Amino acid sequence: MDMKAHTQDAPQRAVSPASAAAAPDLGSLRAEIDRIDAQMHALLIERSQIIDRLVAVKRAQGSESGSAFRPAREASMMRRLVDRHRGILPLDTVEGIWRVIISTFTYVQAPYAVHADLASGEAAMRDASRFHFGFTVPFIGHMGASGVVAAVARSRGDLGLVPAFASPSAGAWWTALEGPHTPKIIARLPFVERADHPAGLPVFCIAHPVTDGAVTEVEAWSLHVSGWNAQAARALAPLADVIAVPDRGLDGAALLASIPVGGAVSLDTVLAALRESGASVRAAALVGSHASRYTHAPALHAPGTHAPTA
Ligand SMILES: C=C(O[C@@H]1C=C(C(=O)O)C=C[C@H]1O)C(=O)O
Repeated sequence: MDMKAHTQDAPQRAVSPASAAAAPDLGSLRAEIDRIDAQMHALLIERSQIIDRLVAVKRAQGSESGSAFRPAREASMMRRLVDRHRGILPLDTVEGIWRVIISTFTYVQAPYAVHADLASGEAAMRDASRFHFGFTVPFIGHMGASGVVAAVARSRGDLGLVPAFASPSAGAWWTALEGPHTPKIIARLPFVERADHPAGLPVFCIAHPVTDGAVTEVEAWSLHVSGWNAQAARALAPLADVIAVPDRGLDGAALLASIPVGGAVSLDTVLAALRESGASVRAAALVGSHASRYTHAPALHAPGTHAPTA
């Protein structure tokens, strides 16, 4: 290397002999990065050994069900991850890395596929599925939510993704979750919500009910309502997240109401509000539950970092 030319091109800066001696060169910084990468890889290998032991314990306890997905555990892991994140690596990246780690380790415990309803937009649904479940877990698209529910019902441990918003093409898909021996809503994704989430399509995750590790912070109720009207819709809006679609007969509606457990609003509050608005509820069935929605407020001072706590 021509040191003389290098010295001439370099910006003029006063460098004290002490700091020049302490400044690491690129080679040693890259050696640090290689050391950290090898450690991270070794830790992932160590993680897989723990998962092997966990599978053996679950087998011995008989606590394996169709799917190894444990929504309560995953929701709490994702919240803790987001809360402790620091530094210049964007939160989106950290969240995406851990979604792939967790969902792939779930897959190696018990293989499953993700069935997704593409009818309200393929790109966003594919992004959501790949972000939350990675590329190793097989992805199967369906044109309509009922195909997703049917595929999950037929499977041993597959997951289904259905839009968590009113979608004219989806219809009242949740009515297929009523009754025993049917799949149920077990999660709402993303686990960590924010306005600029890169794969933020709100989706319900459905599966055969998990026998352990279910989370019941928010209950999802399927309501069959007659006399559905604008006043009833307005009365419910401040009380609960509701998806409503017309149901058999012009004045009927099928509702999917998400009601936080132990909060100010109960199912009875919702039913009373419907009655007061001139609507009547013909049937109510619990069709699943999920973790409370958790919103991350982005820090204002730098992307991917958190405001320091006082
Ligand atoms: C490891 C488990 O199984 C699954 C995989 C997880 C993981 O890799 O961290 C977490 C929750 C489960 O969805 C578990 O049940 O704890």
